[in-house]
Amino acid sequence: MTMPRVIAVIPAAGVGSRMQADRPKQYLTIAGKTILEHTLDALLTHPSIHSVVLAVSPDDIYFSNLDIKENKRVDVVHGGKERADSVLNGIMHLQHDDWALVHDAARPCVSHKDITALLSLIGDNTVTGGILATPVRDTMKRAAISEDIPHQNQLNVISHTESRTNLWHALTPQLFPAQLLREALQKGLSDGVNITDEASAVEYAGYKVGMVNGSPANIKITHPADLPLAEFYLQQQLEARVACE
Ligand SMILES: Nc1ccn([C@@H]2O[C@H](COP(=O)(O)OP(=O)(O)OP(=O)(O)O)[C@@H](O)[C@H]2O)c(=O)n1
Ligand SMILES: C[C@](O)(CO)[C@H](O)COP(=O)(O)O
Repeated sequence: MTMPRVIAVIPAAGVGSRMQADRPKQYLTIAGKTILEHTLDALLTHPSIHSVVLAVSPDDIYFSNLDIKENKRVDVVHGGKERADSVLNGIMHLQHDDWALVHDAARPCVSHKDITALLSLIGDNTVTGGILATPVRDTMKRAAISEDIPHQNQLNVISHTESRTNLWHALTPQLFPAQLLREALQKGLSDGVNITDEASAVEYAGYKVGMVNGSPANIKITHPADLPLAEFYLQQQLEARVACE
């Protein structure tokens, strides 16, 4: 089977409100580089990734300061109101037969091992693409009070304990045929479905989506407490790479 082109689509147009920093979190520096540069490096150095389409905010004033803006394998598009809009804008730049590997800019710790494992789904006819995911490890509680973003130190009351059997955290990258994902996102968005990841759109479109067990170190940097943890994982990866040289 000839391998199709795999284009990484990176949504990087968020404001990072939960990080409460002086700039969008993808432009915070850890382990010597911005989070975005770490993420782009991880994808651009993977041998099976052809190029990157990067979605940045129309108001972005930070990307132009990065050397990576000169990289000919990085195409820049404008992001949209929600993450799904940014991803859709990015996919518009892919060719019909491409596969889209969608990966959050806020996940710099992704490993080549996990990317390679996910890419193996391209030849798997039992599913239509798939995602990296990691099994839930904590007991999961449903709060009685519905709160989108729980405030710290607020007292919530437990409604009940959710079963964690077959419960996974969806990670990224998420890998799908570009045309199929484009149509699934357009349908989900136009039907008003809450699309928080690519798989939710592809599931809504009726396809069977694979889940590949990925490293829990592939964290999404969201809150300030995530920064030292991500830095630790990145330093670990660097030391492992140096040891192999
Ligand atoms: N309109 C948006 C919103 C988010 N993202 C990107 O989607 C990824 C995951 O989103 P999230 O972690 O929620 O980032 P933010 O939306 O920036 O964070 P917050 O929700 O705290 O504002 C991030 O790389 C973010 O830059 C995007 O490209 N376009
Ligand atoms: C795509 C994702 O990272 C999978 O867990 C997650 O849904 C992104 O959510 P966010 O609220 O946009 O960070």
